Amino acid sequence: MLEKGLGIVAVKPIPKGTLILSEQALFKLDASASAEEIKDTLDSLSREEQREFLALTNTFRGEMKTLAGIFKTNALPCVPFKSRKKYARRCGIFPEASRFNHSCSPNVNYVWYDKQGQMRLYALRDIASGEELTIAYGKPVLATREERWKVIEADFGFRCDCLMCCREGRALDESNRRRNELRQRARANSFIFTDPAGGLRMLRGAFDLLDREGLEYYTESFAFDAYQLCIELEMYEHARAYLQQAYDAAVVSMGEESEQVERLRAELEETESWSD
Ligand SMILES: C[S@@+](CC[C@H](N)C(=O)[O-])C[C@H]1O[C@@H](n2cnc3c(N)ncnc32)[C@H](O)[C@@H]1O
Repeated sequence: MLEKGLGIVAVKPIPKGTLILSEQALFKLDASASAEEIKDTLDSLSREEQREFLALTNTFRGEMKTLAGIFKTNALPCVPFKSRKKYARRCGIFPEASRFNHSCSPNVNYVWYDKQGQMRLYALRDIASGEELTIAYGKPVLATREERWKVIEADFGFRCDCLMCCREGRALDESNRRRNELRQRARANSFIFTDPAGGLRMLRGAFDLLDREGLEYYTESFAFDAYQLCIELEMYEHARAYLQQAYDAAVVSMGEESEQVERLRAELEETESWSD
């Protein structure tokens, strides 16, 4: 892990859905905060908190002032799920969560709990002892390795060296093909009014592709799309099953108390009144 600097490694097996970390931000600012704004904020913190911030890594050394470089390297979005307008660019610095490295097949998801003022991290799948714990900066990009490298370099200033990006030859070609397919299938819901049956067909094989690419992060949204397409097709029994799948995936990736799980739970309760 030397090239990536420090990182977090599991010291025991972690079952899928485990809450790994729950942490308050040292501070939160808009993603475009200037070095001066960061300095003013740091001045209002305790010595210990300042030390924690200054101990974090800086990928933009030489390109930016130190404080701005540390902020840009480590800031995580503190935006409630699906309410992206309010505080759309608000970011936080976290002594521990900011130490997680990026992967294009992350085994951990981070979710901002607004009411509690906490960043919570959940295991997306069973994780073995000794495995590195990784998140996706932004969200995993459904694209080939070359395309991902461009996006990650532009947005985060480094060349991704995750296990998925280290694939070569046939393994890389197959991964690129699966991700291209997933990118297309992620558009299935746009066919809801023109060709819902076609949209649903696109999603049927998608869950296997997600598993094979280590992209459990998307299970909830793909299953929710399938649910909506089934409703359009008046396939209510299937709709309910896909909604249950979306709910189960959201519990794993975002936790029981998350706003998204509450939304899906309310929707599931509503399906109970459907007459078959
Ligand atoms: C938020 S920090 C993560 C913790 C950091 N490794 C440390 O030592 O504190 C982000 C930085 O870690 C490195 N990094 C994270 N994920 C990486 C990856 N998949 N490939 C290469 N470098 C990575 C990059 O330098 C990136 O700017």
